[in-house]
Amino acid sequence: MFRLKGDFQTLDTYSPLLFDLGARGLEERPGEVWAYFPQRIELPLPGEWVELPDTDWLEAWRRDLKPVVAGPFVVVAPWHSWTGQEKRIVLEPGMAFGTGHHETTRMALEALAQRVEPETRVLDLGTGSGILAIAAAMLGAEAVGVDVDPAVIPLARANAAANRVNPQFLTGSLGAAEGPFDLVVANLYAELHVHLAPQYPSAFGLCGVLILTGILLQREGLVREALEAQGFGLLERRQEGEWICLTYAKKG
Ligand SMILES: C[S@@+](CC[C@H](N)C(=O)[O-])C[C@H]1O[C@@H](n2cnc3c(N)ncnc32)[C@H](O)[C@@H]1O
Repeated sequence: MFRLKGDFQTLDTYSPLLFDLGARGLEERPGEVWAYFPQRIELPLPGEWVELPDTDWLEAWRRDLKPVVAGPFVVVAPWHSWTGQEKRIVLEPGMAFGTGHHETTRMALEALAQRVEPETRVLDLGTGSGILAIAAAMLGAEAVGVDVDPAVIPLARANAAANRVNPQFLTGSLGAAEGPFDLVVANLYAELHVHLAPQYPSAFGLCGVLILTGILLQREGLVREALEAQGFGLLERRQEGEWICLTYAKKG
């Protein structure tokens, strides 16, 4: 386990990186956050490694993991039971980013549910666990998930199969999937959205919807400026804690 000083709020910027580097879960303790890793790795972060007996934390983590409701969906682990009306997305947690426990994933699920209709062509850019492509497919979309990390693609495919939907998953970035798309959803980070802004219009035909998240409140201005410069009009803004999700329309 890797122990960092701070709390979930002060360490929020690190959480995507910790998951990207293989963390299986984060837990807040008084004055610190514990990041559980299956083994020690080089971490570019201030903190220290503490050895824990395997079974203790794995058992505690599984026990404490709660289903997450986001819009019409509930994200559950295979061992959870759920009797609500929500559409169940079953994911084996901890294998890739995208368990629904992060604010950005939840906001993206809510935004997707408002915009996806049967046969909408959806691109999930930075698919991770595949959660957003899976959710879009459950709403009837023709979904494609892409990710620059080839290791997540088989995990996303396995998650989709467990949910009996069949989005296409490809290694790569914006250019990897053949468009045009009606909707693009991307849970990345502010600077990457700014970098990709000139390329976003090419994913669409005449018009479309772009849902961007992974944006910290203090960097929101950068993203809005870059997207407005490309002719996107803001339709909706969501905020959960320090995290922002922006829904744009590409004007025809
Ligand atoms: C924060 S995770 C999002 C996972 C999931 N879509 C969610 O919303 O929970 C970001 C993912 O984007 C991928 N990624 C990073 N840069 C990318 C890029 N330029 N193009 C495509 N994928 C990228 C990472 O490998 C990672 O799996």
